[in-house]
Amino acid sequence: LTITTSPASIAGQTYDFVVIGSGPGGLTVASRLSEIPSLRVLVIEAGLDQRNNSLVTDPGNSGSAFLGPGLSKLFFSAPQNDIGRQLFIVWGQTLGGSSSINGMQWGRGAKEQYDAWETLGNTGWNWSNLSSYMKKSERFQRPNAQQTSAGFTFDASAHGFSGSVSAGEPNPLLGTGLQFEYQDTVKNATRTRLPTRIDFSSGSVNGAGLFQYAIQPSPNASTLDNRRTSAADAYVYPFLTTRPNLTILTGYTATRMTFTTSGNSAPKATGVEFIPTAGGDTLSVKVAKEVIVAAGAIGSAAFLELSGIGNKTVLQAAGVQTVVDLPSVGTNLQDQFFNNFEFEPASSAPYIPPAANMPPFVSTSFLTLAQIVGNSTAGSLGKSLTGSVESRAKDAVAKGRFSSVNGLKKMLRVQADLVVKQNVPVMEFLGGPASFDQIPATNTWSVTPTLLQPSSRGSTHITSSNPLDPPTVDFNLLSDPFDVSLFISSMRFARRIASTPPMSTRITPGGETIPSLAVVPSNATDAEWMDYILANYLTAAHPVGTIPMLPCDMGGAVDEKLKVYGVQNVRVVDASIIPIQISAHPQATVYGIGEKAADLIKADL
Ligand SMILES: Cc1cc2nc3c(=O)[nH]c(=O)nc-3n(C[C@H](O)[C@H](O)[C@H](O)COP(=O)(O)OP(=O)(O)OC[C@H]3O[C@@H](n4cnc5c(N)ncnc54)[C@H](O)[C@@H]3O)c2cc1C
Repeated sequence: LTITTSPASIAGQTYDFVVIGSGPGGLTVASRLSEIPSLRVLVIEAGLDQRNNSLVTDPGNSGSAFLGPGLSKLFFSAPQNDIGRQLFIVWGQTLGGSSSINGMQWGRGAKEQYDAWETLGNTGWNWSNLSSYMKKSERFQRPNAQQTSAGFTFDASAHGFSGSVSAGEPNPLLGTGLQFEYQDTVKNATRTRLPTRIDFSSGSVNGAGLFQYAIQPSPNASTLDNRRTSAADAYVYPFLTTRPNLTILTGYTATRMTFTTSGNSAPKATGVEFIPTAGGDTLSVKVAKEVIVAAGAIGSAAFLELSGIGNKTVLQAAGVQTVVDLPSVGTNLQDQFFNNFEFEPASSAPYIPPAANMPPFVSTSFLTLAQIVGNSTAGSLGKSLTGSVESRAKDAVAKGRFSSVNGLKKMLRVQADLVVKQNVPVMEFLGGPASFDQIPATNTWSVTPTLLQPSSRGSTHITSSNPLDPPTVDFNLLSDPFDVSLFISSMRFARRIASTPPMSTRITPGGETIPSLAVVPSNATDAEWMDYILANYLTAAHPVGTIPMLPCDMGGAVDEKLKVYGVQNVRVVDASIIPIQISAHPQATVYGIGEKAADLIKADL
């Protein structure tokens, strides 16, 4: 295996597979394809190999994404929500992609949500099948004696133990007593029989439990040598002295594919062009079999558009010649978003300072609509969610946020069923005796409501043919009335959590520091809450859906083999293909998509 910043021996060569981007999608599929010695595989990654950078390796730095130039790509969205606010857009621009800088949270969505992908027309994409691939990617670390005595439980049937991505809990596991208190608090606040200590990889995610992490636990608790597991740790570094057929070029940005067309057959990708990420001359390689686009949900849509695959009006405006008019590319964008509450600890509350090489001490909980708003409001909200599918679909398509009214109607109906009939969790309430974002580290208790499965749809498109110009990203979150009602109710519910025992006994009465009762009083109206939310919410940096896997006549951009419609030999293997958002942090799912894609490609060889 070669990892190099020098294109000298690469430019002009022919590779069977050229993979664009080295996140969980790209590296999983590249590594699995390179198991076949006769295949020559090239990965082109815009960022650099940062394997010795403690901002990557140290789990204590897992909130550092925003601090590290050279580690992440950072720019601003289009002005949002009619108030002109621009949101951060961030992804890991380094070997391993966002898995090298993310929060490391490890878990899967609700079973029913993956089954819904199949209901949408993607044969073979269901919980049973995809969870087997998610397990294949996983090397779950069984708890040691200290972790067991700290209360770490897990569902063995939910995990894989011999895969590539090491996952589990840090060693030692600290602060669990207070975290279990947080879980009990959420249970008390919902007034339901909410399960606690649940395993968020099990497909049954309604409940509260400890965060699990993509982590390599310290071999010896006294050294506190916990390390992040990135996609590079899992799928590249173990093969440094083997796999001569796998080459990774870092520091270069792929700018477009070139195609040939013969007769009536669909265009065929024959080459990939790339430039130094810092700017410079264009180089190219030839492609013998396929291009695999894995540049993340924003980067992959931009790369397809730069290559002439996308909505021809968008392409024309950007000065790019159309190869395939595929209008859904860059639409259907669904991120998750959150707002943070912080509380001053009571003087009697124990404080566990963040330790080096330790992720933050937080627990999480995933709640259904009824658990947050109560049965009767859930009934009326659910009714209007289901009843407004057609008008919402028409409105979003008219505004360019999807390409097919019928396709979006089906997606929104499926999403409404998941919320109303199947009771999948709609919100995450992360919290406990630490802030999720521990920089700067302070003694604080937090509750962070996060909307998991937006009904709102956004879009992302290139605006010029210059590959170094960032695309426009219009998240368009909180445009759907259901998302607005749900999020406002969830902000009120976060306060309810904080005023419920046992957490209420751990914080100073009236000690809410963010947003604070002075800024949002306890009797705030919906409009007052909304003003605060719009000025303060942040995206979770979990974008999906921009190159949706759906039947073509429903507005899909890739088929169930992840092949881009209208061209012969281009697949997309990353978070872009997820048609509807899941109730989870996405990386474990993207690793599963990479594993499944590798098998689909091998079967086609
Ligand atoms: C700050 C942050 C925190 C997160 N926290 C969590 C978490 O705790 N748990 C979780 O499950 N998920 C988390 N995520 C999300 C998760 O990391 C992503 O969903 C996942 O990494 C997506 O994988 P991917 O392969 O689709 O894309 P990415 O991981 O984004 O990888 C895409 C790669 O492509 C490269 N690239 C882009 N364009 C080009 C180009 N033109 N040429 C060459 N290379 C290119 C990028 O540099 C990048 O390396 C977080 C993400 C961020 C940004």
